Amino acid sequence: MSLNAQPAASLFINGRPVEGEGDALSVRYPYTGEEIALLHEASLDQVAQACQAAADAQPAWAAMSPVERGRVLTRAAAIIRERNDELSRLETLDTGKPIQETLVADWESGAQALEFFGGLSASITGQMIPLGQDWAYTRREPLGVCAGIGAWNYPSQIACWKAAPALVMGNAMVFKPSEETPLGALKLAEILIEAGLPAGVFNVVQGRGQVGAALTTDANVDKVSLTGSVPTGRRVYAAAAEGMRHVTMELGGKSPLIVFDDANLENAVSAAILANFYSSGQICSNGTRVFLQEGIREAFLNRLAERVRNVRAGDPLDPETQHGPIVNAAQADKIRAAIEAGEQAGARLVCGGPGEGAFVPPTVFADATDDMLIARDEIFGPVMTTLEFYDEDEVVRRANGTGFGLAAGVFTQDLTRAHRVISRLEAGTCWINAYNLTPVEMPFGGVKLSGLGRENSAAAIEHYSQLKSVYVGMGDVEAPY
Ligand SMILES: NC(=O)c1ccc[n+]([C@@H]2O[C@H](COP(=O)([O-])OP(=O)(O)OC[C@H]3O[C@@H](n4cnc5c(N)ncnc54)[C@H](O)[C@@H]3O)[C@@H](O)[C@H]2O)c1
Repeated sequence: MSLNAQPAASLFINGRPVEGEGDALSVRYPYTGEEIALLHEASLDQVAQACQAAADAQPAWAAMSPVERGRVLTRAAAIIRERNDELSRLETLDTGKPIQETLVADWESGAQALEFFGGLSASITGQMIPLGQDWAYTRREPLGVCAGIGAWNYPSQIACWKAAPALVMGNAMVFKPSEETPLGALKLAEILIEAGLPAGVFNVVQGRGQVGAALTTDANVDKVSLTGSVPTGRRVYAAAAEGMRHVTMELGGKSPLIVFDDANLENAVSAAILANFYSSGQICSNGTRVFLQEGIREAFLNRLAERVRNVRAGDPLDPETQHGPIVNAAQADKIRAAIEAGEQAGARLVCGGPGEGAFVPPTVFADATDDMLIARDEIFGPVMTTLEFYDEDEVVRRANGTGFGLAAGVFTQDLTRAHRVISRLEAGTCWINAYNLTPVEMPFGGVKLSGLGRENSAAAIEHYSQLKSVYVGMGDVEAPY
């Protein structure tokens, strides 16, 4: 079967495909390393053109009624669902993630965001504030042009999660996917046009960090929403600050998953698997520090090792495959270096290891301590670090002992303990007796170094709009002289 995934052109500006005038960008299928498309980055002029197209198109889009804007998004969601098979295959080629994942978790999650915000559109209102004779009201207005910058692990989902709330509020967007996974965003641009979005409202530019940097500081850009690592987040936030631009930062994590002695063992093991090995571990909210209370520790590790042994790794396009390759060789090397550091520091390898080529198997460490690299750094691969604990105060303190604050999970049958512990954890997105579920209805995002702003749910609306207050005088104006 041909793996050719060459798009009509590398960029999408003002409603049509445009070839990039910058450096070449080779797109490879992570499983075989084969080139599936050859794109070109946007030149800096083309970044400016895309932002200008967005600025020109935005006022008319914002002037449409909310229900009309919502309808475009809802139609786009329906088109995505009709083409889910074809889009999911492309997502698998772009990312290397197993087709059994991309069929249910990537474009489908994007469609849900478009559906959710499309439906919400017409019910977003301001406030009326009585002031006696006078009164005031508020209007929720668009920011203008929003820049979206994506990571490579969920490229199409990220594009939809950013585009849906931005567009529904009457903003225009210029989106730059990760240079590793540039294909899905181009499909989204085509689908939005087909669904009735006016030309110029959603544009795609391609490129590496310097294209992202040019986008962040373009004079037409009013907001930057980044999904990426903490170091990139620091740079983008600082660059955006110069123009007082709004930001949403969805950054990395090293999240704790705490399993108390009374937890349901099988469910806790299932959650730890979902929290570490789905998408070959390339998920920002992963619970990679699994704190096991001493009484459940041994049983948990035995059962986990037993279940992980059954994983089916292989060709991501095979529907039976559960574990795919790492996105590229550099990332696989980085993960292997972390595994080696874990072994050298004296942690016990329960299962897995460095693997070969593009594959790193699900890997579990035990007997780790908080100061080890495997317990401190985001590895962004299938590496779970388990740590033993004794009591609640201790585990809360240790779980919070990190600069990150994206997510956290607690497994216990004790209702009051579950809520008490969650309330003390420094994390933006938490789960009790579950992990890594991110429904569109629930706000998603981090605290501390993991970022600011929220995606999904009505909360995202606040991050893609600004409030105008209007005081209405109903009587005579009294001046002192
Ligand atoms: N919190 C979340 O929602 C979430 C989701 C997915 C991934 N992530 C995080 O993303 C990281 C992995 O993704 P990655 O390796 O693609 O991240 P990255 O930080 O290397 O790159 C992210 C994006 O930023 C761009 N970029 C790089 N330098 C830039 C600059 N100076 N100005 C503007 N843009 C720039 C890149 O081209 C890419 O599109 C992990 O840390 C992961 O935790 C977070």
